[in-house]
Amino acid sequence: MSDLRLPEGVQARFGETPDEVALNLADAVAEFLAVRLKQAPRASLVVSGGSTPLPFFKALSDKNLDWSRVDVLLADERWVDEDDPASNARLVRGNLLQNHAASARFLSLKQPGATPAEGLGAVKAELADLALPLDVLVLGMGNDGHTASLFPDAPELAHAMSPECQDIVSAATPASQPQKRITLTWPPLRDARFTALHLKGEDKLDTLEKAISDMDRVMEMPVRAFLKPGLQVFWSP
Ligand SMILES: O=C1O[C@H](COP(=O)(O)O)[C@@H](O)[C@H](O)[C@H]1O
Repeated sequence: MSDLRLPEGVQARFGETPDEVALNLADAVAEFLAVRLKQAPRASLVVSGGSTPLPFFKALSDKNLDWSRVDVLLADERWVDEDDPASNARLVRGNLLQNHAASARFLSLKQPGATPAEGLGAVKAELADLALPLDVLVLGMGNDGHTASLFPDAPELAHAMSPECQDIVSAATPASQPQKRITLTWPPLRDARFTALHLKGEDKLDTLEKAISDMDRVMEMPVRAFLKPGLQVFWSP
């Protein structure tokens, strides 16, 4: 592991194995959700797709919470049907919305429409009664510095990353990606009450180090925007 210096106020929750870190993250998320469920009628949980979150999803699904009052959604989604192996919703349904968590309400970012731009209105309608600020946000990161589907090469990035963006979701059509995508935008992601960045592998640590080395160039590595006080970074080899 490199001698990584995180920005001030960013907390390292590093562990020896992916399972250990997944359990620690599940504990932290469940604890936060339990507090919010005492304070509010509903709580929200935003998760990410990809390969990293699988053991976290399984651990969290076993937590004994009043899941019937939890709204679960993705930070981003590929614009594919749920029977497509690339669907993040499929991953969440099969691994997180199980056991105790089976009674959570899932709000899908994939709605009818040939493209995310076409389906945007339907996605906004799906999220219309979601309470803001979001409670828990668990992000991942790609080695190009994207998080959610805030890709450096997405033509929609300036809109989605604008602090004044009025839309909760944006289409994302980066040339680097095989599928068109939909993503939550910067304002709702920025304002989440609890944010974790969940990473696995030395390559992700190298990417994080690169991001930290030049924090001003946010549009080149959008994950930089999230490296702010309060963030907890969960990492394992
Ligand atoms: O494309 C995506 O990748 C990242 C990271 O994925 P991983 O396989 O390296 O864990 C993920 O955070 C993002 O939500 C997803 O759409």
